[in-house]
Parts: sequence; C-alpha cells; structure tokens
Amino acid sequence: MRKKIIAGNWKMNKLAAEADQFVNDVTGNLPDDDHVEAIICAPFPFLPSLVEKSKGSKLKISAQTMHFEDSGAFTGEVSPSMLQDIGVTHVVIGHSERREQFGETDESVNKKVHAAFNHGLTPIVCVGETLDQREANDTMNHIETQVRKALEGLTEQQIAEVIIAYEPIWAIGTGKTASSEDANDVCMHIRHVVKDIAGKETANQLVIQYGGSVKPANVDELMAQSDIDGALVGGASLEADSFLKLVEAGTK
Ligand SMILES: O=C[C@H](O)COP(=O)(O)O
Repeated sequence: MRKKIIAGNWKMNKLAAEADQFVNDVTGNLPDDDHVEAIICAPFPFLPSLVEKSKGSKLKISAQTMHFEDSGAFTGEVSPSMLQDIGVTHVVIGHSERREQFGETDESVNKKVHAAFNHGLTPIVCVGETLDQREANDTMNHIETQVRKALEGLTEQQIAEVIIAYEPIWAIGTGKTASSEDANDVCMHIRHVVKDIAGKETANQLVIQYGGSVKPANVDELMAQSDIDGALVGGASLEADSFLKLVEAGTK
C-alpha cells in the first residue's frame, strides 16, 4: 500500500512568529501512523527555524521553489545546496504560480528535478491544466507532456521517489474542486504515463497528490480514490487545526 503524503503549501503567507507557532501546535499532534507523511512548504526566511523546531517530530519541511544551479550570479535565488545544508527535505517544483508568473518552463522544471536529487531533496513536481485546456479536451495530453518532460533523464529509482502533484489550475484557490472521479482519472493517467516510462513497479510506487481547494470537508472523498495518494493544500493548510484534520484523513 502506498503511503499518503499531505503537504501544506503556505505560499507567500505568515510572519516568522506565526510560522513557529503553527509548527509548535502541529508537531506533538501528528498521527503516529507510518502510512501518512506531513510536510509544510514554507517561505524561505522561515525554513531554518522550522527545520529546527520540527526536529524529532514527523513533520518534514519543504521549500516552495529553488534554482537549479549550485551557486553563482543569480540575484535573489536560492540553491539546492543551500536547502540541503539547512536540513530541508523536500522542494516544490513547477507550481503553476511559478510557471505562470515567474517563467518556469518544462525545461527548468526538469533541471530542478535533477538538481533536487543531486542534493538529496525530494521533488514535489506540480502539473495541471488551465480551464481552456480542460474545455478543449486537452487535459490528458497536456499533463502527459508535463510529466514526460519533468521526468526526462531520471533513473527508475528516482522516478519512484518523485512526488507528483496534480493541480488543475482552475481549482487552485477558487473553491472549485475537481470531482473526485475526474481528479482520480487524471492521476490514473499520470500513473499510466509513468508506467510507460519506467515500468509497472515504479509506477505503482509513485505518490500522486491532488491539489486545488482541498479542505477538511472534501479530503476524505479525494483520499478514498484509487490513485490519489495525498494532497498539496494551500489555503486550508494555514491553520494548524485544519492541517491536522487533513493529515488525519491520510490515515484512513
Ligand atoms: O499548492 C497548493 C495549491 O496551489 C492549492 O491551493 P488551494 O488549496 O488554496 O486551492
């Protein structure tokens, strides 16, 4: 059985004291169940403190993006070695907000995925279609292209360790969720694509999250689907109580 991974993506929210308080509230209350993992994807300034505060707990700390180079003249950027150095374990790559607003491409996503593995970081790779693409029946093609490009050149072992987050762009922060069946169909399609690239065994190990207006009220139905192995959650991950409910849903 694949484990469930619930990741809270805070995006550009909270101040340092609020971030620390959240982690204090959450760490002692996570379910003692190895079938579920909990991750917080925090803004860069909070990472060292959150890594420190979460030590000895089941909470893992992730960055929300990074550069693919190790060092150099890239003003404002943060490198994979910096994240590794401070004890971050995961990094979100290719979130649709990064793709739309900060010029992230399938090529840079692929470079970042390789860089993550070169530094012992687990990539959470986001893919998803726009409303136009969905209405034009282009969802499956578009997702397949994003997945194939993101995973190019990885070993089977690395592919098995990637986390893919399927996030329909029209469902992010809008309150609109894909129906559980539609979300599962796309996640199943992702698993088929990965099976074609890296074989059945690898595809069966792959964790595929759904993201887009996930909240305590709809998480159970989503987690009950055959190919949804967790969630990447924005808004509903900002409060400790709500995040804990989402993680709890991953144990069922
Ligand atoms: O990374 C998280 C997603 O963009 C979903 O955000 P949301 O839960 O606020 O819709």
